[in-house]
Amino acid sequence: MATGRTHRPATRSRGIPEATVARLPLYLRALTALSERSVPTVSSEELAAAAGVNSAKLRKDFSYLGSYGTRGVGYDVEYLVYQISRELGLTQDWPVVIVGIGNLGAALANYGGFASRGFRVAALIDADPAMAGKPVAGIPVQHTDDLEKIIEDNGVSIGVIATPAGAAQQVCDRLVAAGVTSILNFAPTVLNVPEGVDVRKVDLSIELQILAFHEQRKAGEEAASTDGTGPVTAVRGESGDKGPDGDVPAVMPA
Ligand SMILES: NC(=O)c1ccc[n+]([C@@H]2O[C@H](COP(=O)([O-])OP(=O)(O)OC[C@H]3O[C@@H](n4cnc5c(N)ncnc54)[C@H](O)[C@@H]3O)[C@@H](O)[C@H]2O)c1
Repeated sequence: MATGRTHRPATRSRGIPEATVARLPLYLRALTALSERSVPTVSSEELAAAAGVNSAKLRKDFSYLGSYGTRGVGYDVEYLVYQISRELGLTQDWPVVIVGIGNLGAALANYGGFASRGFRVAALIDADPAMAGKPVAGIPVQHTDDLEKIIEDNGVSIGVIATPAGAAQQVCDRLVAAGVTSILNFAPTVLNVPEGVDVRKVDLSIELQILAFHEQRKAGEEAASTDGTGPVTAVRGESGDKGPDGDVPAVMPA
């Protein structure tokens, strides 16, 4: 469900479709796990299963990277980790700011997974003067008055918004005016951004609503099968084909 706007074309500059880009982190996660177990090569079927993606789609995705694997051997795990990391821009350090250091912002600041993937939390910003100077995850919270200077001083291009919905657009406008060109929005609202700014939206409650829909359908099918009024049809699992755009993660284009 697209709930905001992104101004990127469906195909990126080097001819890699957005749906492929959205699957690259899934491959990378699976490959990193293999690399940690010192597995040297992997077949497309094994990797597809580990990433929860259809193997034909995986081979097509890797062809955009110029990676075709070796017949009978598969793909070189380390080289693919490097290739995908490079394609995603993860071979460089990305300073990130988090705005809104409440329950969610603090949890995000404390999450170690960003740093290990090249996203360094450069600053934490909140509008509450009582929070200024207080450390969260070892980083002192700074006041929103200094937002523009913080962005400039840290060369930040990625901002995370974890404020209440009512404040999110104004925070977004200030981030963009200060030079931020990519925003990860957790606030339940649609953000309007100018051309050239990417917004991704994460909404766990929408994911839960989709699961609730499937639960309701499963319960209906079970009732129909026990009273003999209808056939039992399979409910799509996590690794199933999710349509033309494919197996995309829970984060949505805004
Ligand atoms: N996307 C998801 O899955 C998901 C999950 C949980 C919460 N949320 C959303 O994340 C947001 C934060 O939730 P929370 O539970 O952490 O709320 P919270 O009330 O604990 O924290 C919000 C923080 O934002 C700060 N703030 C308010 N206005 C601000 C502004 N203009 N600039 C900077 N900081 C400002 C507040 O001082 C507070 O510290 C909410 O919009 C909530 O709906 C989203």
